[in-house]
Amino acid sequence: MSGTTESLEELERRVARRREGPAYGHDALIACDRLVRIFARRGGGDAVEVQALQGLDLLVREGELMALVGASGSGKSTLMNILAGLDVPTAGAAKVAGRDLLAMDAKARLRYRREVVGFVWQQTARNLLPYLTAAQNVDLPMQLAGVSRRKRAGRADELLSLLGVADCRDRRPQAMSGGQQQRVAIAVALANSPAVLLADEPTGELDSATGQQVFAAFRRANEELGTTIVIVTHDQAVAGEVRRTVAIRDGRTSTEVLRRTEVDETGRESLVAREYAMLDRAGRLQLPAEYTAALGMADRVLLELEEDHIQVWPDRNGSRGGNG
Ligand SMILES: Nc1ncnc2c1ncn2[C@@H]1O[C@H](COP(=O)(O)OP(=O)(O)OP(=O)(O)O)[C@@H](O)[C@H]1O
Repeated sequence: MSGTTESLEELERRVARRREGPAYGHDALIACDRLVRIFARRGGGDAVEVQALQGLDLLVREGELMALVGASGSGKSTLMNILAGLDVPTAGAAKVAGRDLLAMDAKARLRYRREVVGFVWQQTARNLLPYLTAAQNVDLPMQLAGVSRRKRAGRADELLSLLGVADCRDRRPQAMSGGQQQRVAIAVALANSPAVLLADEPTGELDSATGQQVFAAFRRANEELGTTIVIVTHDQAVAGEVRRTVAIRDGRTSTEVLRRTEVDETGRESLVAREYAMLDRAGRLQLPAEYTAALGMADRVLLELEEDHIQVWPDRNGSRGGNG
């Protein structure tokens, strides 16, 4: 048997093993697989394509509280709108709590928005109806979902007290502070016990102390109700307090910071943060620009496989030269 035949057989076996194995993100609550969103924008008579998402991969496990960060225009809001069921991707796959976001019809989409996801937007005025009190605002989504009056009243009170805004129960938004409005907005978003709570810059219009209180309310919802929460934020204080922060760059997930509590030999606890690069399923890795610049890496690099790591070297013989 020739070497070529052997390697073809091995290749076929590998493909078969992959086909039989679990699908990508099978155990994740949110699974985005090579997500693409292209907008057609008209500029001076010509249609220009904007690739807001360019093959984005993201997995979020049930019960996570995580943050998404990234420069303006990197695609964060586009991703959130897709996860919220308000926009449809151009290509790729996206599943949330078992729902396929590319295959839902209008009716399924409406139910998805009412029952599977809750959202909190940056603009406090966008989250609450101004002519309803806090309790009535929380009541409304449950009413639309057909929950009985008795259950609704209990749930609204329970959520408002959990989030520390029980005193706002009978107040309309204009009689509440910005921070109180956002906490009531979280209660509204949680009313129908969604699997996922999405928040796009929820502390963006607040001062830092008030922002902290609102973030504490998200944490409470995550810890007490087990709700999975994804927060888009520019707020360093928020991004630094979650266990996982994923950065989006040019429509793709680029790096990820994981934080965990470590206990030293004296028993003292400290939060340790480590930054990881994302490795996509094709094996592509994006090296941080400051690393490649520091070693003068460009065009190509030399790889060496070691027992437990891979070494990446500047191309010593390359035209841009230097030994790095
Ligand atoms: N409806 C749309 N039509 C055309 N282009 C759009 C549309 N929505 C977003 N874009 C473009 O897609 C890209 C990503 O935008 P997006 O709003 O997702 O970024 P972002 O990371 O949320 O930015 P910011 O932090 O400023 O909110 C940008 O280039 C934006 O101009």
